[in-house]
Amino acid sequence: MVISIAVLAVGSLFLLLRPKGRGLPPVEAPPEPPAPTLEEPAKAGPSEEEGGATTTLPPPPVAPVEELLKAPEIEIPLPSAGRMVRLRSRLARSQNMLGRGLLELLSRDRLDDDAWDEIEETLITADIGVSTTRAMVEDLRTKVKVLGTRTPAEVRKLLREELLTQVSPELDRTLRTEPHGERPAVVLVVGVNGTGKTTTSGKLARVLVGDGKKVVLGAADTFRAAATDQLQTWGDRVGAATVRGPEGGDPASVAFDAVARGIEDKADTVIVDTAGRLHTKTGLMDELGKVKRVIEKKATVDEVLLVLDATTGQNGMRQAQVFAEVVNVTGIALTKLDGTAKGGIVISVQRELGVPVKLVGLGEGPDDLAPFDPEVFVDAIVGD
Ligand SMILES: Nc1nc2c(ncn2[C@@H]2O[C@H](COP(=O)(O)OP(=O)(O)OP(=O)(O)O)[C@@H](O)[C@H]2O)c(=O)[nH]1
Repeated sequence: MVISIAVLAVGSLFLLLRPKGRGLPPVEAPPEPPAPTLEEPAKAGPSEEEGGATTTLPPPPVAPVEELLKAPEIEIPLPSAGRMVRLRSRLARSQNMLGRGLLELLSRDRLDDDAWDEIEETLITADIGVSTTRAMVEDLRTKVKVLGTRTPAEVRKLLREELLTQVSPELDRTLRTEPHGERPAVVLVVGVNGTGKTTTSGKLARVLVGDGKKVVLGAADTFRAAATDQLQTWGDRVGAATVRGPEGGDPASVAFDAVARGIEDKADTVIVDTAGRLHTKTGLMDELGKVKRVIEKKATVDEVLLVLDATTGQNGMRQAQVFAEVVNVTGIALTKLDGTAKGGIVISVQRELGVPVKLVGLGEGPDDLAPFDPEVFVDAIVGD
C-alpha cells in the first residue's frame, strides 16, 4: 500500500516535471483560453459585441467602438472656389459640338453663305436660341470681314470674345447666403420635379459647409416622401440639420419650422427645398407664394434659386418661364450640363429669364455642383 502510494507520487511528479507532452491538458490548459477571447474582439469591429466577449475586455478598447456607433462621420467638403476649373473637362460634349464645330467652320478659307448657315445651325443646335444666334452670326460676319485671313489663334480669340460677350460676365452671380445679424439667409429652391432640385439643395448644403457655413435644410417637398429622406441623407453627411414635416403636409409650415430652427441654431443659411408641382400656374403661385410669405414672418428670402435641367432644351425653358412669372427668381442652377452638347442654354436661359446662372451641375458626384464662372465655361468650350 505504502509502496504503491510512493510509486504514484513519484510518477505524478515525473509527469508534472516533463517539459512537454501529450495528454496533459489540465496542466497547460487553464492559462490559455482567455488569451484569444481578449485579443479577438479588440481587433474586430463593432459587431463583435455579442457573446459576452466585450464584457471581459478592459474598458479602453470598448469606448471607441461605442463612439463609432453613435457618431457618424461628418464630411467637410473642400471650399467651392475653383470647383468649375476642376470640373471643366465635364463640358467635353459642349466643347466637341459647339467649340470644335465653330472653330472648324470659322477657320475655312472661304466663308460663303453655306458656311454661315452651318455656323447658325451649330449655334441653334447647342440651344443658344434663335435671336441670339442671329445676333452672333451678324457680329461674327463683321469681325471676320475686318480680319480678312485668319490664323487659328485669331479665330479662337474671336470666338472666345463673342461667346464671352453673350454669357455676360458682368452679371452679379453672388449667391446671397450671408446671415443678417441674428437671422440666417434663406435660399428657396424651386423648379420642376426631376430637374435635380433635391440633389441641388443637398449639393448646395455641401458647397456652403465647405465654405465654412452652418446650414439648416428644410424639406418642404412634402409631396414626394422620398425627397425628404433624400434631403436628410445629404444633410446628415455634412452635419446639417434637416427639418421635415409629415408626408403630404403643408410645405409652408415646414419652411417656417426650418427658418425657426435656423434662427435657434444660429445657422448662416437655411435652404428650403420646395415641391413646386407645375399642375396649374395658379396652384403653383399659391403654393410658392404661401411658402414665401410664411418665411417672411421670421426672415427674408434672400435667394430664389430656379433649378433647370440643361438636357431638357426648349421644353425645360418654357417650364422655367412659368416659375419666373410666379416667383421672383434671383438665380439659376443649371443641372446636368455635363451630360449635354447643348451648353448654349447658359446663354439663352439668361437672356430669356433675365436672371444669371449662378450654379452649374457638372456630374452626379456630391461635389459636382460649382459656382458658375463665365470665363472657365467659355475656355472649356473653345479649348486652350
Ligand atoms: N450628370 C448629372 N446628373 C445630375 C446632375 N444633377 C442631378 N443629377 C442627377 O439626376 C438624377 C435625378 O435627379 P432628380 O430626379 O431630379 O431628383 P431630385 O434631385 O430629387 O429632383 P426632385 O424630384 O425635383 O426632388 C440623380 O441621379 C442626380 O444625381 C448633374 O449636374 N449632372
